[in-house]
Amino acid sequence: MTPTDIAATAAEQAHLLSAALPYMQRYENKTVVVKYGGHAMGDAALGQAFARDIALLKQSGVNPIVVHGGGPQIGAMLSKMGIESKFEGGLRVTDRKTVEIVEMVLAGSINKEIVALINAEGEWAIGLCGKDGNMVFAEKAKKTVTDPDSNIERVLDLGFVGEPVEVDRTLLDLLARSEMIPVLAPVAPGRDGHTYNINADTFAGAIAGALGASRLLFLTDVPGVLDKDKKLIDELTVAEARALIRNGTISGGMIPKVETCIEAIERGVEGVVILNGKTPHAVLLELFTQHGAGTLIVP
Ligand SMILES: Nc1ncnc2c1ncn2[C@@H]1O[C@H](COP(=O)(O)OP(=O)(O)O)[C@@H](O)[C@H]1O
Ligand SMILES: CC(=O)N[C@@H](CCC(=O)OP(=O)(O)O)C(=O)O
Repeated sequence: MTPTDIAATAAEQAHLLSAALPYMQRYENKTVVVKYGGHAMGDAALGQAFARDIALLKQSGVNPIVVHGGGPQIGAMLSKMGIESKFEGGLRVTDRKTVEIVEMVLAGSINKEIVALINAEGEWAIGLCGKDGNMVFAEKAKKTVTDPDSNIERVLDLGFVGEPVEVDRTLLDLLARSEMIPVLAPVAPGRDGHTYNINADTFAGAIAGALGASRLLFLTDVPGVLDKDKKLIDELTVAEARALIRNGTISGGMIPKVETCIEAIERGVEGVVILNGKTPHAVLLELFTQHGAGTLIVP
């Protein structure tokens, strides 16, 4: 690079920084929960871009908390072991053997992979699940689904699928005051002694709600909530979102995601966004530029 090139690059960087500064100040000392979905975990370059964003948030004085999923990765491990994946209402039917594999994949390999990626960016990530520091306790999920054609409601028995019922923020508060970035796997114990598999969206919502987060971002593999014609919906009210679930426009894994958005807003989280994690640096683009992406859910 010639001195002129270096000067031009520096000028460009300074310009970018000054544009981002007001946004950075907005989130200083604020908690931002980022849910990193299994489908958003793409190739190595995308993973590195995600880790860089999280590191940059911490360096900018934000308190980032990562909650990750890993549905496709659990599915791959189950199929290696000859176990078929079965979902009801977007949630994995989880028997005793499955919950063992879920814990192994989520709190084991995926959690440590994300921790290593963030650490490689010069930060201090720490991988935890609901069991660590008594952070989250779960109860067996009590889910019902309504058939859109007949309107008949049915109770689901999903086995060891849990819903977070208690969140103790002691450990997360301690980490917020430290150099550490928490990376959380959605597995938690029950007071009944069982281990529960919790949908990562639900887990992220419970954490964001308990901490009164400023932002809750869901990184997935679609641009946001899509309408019947597969067009992106920029903004969705809680009532509109409920109607889209009822009429079947929102289905599968998007159901727990949108339900979590609704609950998080009702618990006082200021902004909830569903966006495409396959866009490199989606987190920074959403938080530090005026080009908000994805679907913003509003009250
Ligand atoms: N209305 C909708 N808009 C967008 N995606 C939808 C919609 N209904 C169902 N989906 C499905 O939800 C998926 C996202 O949920 P999920 O697979 O659980 O993602 P993640 O692993 O990121 O949590 C999308 O890939 C899409 O197939
Ligand atoms: C109960 C339930 O469905 N748990 C999920 C947990 C992982 C998850 O939610 O991962 P994604 O965010 O990648 O979908 C599962 O077993 O797949």
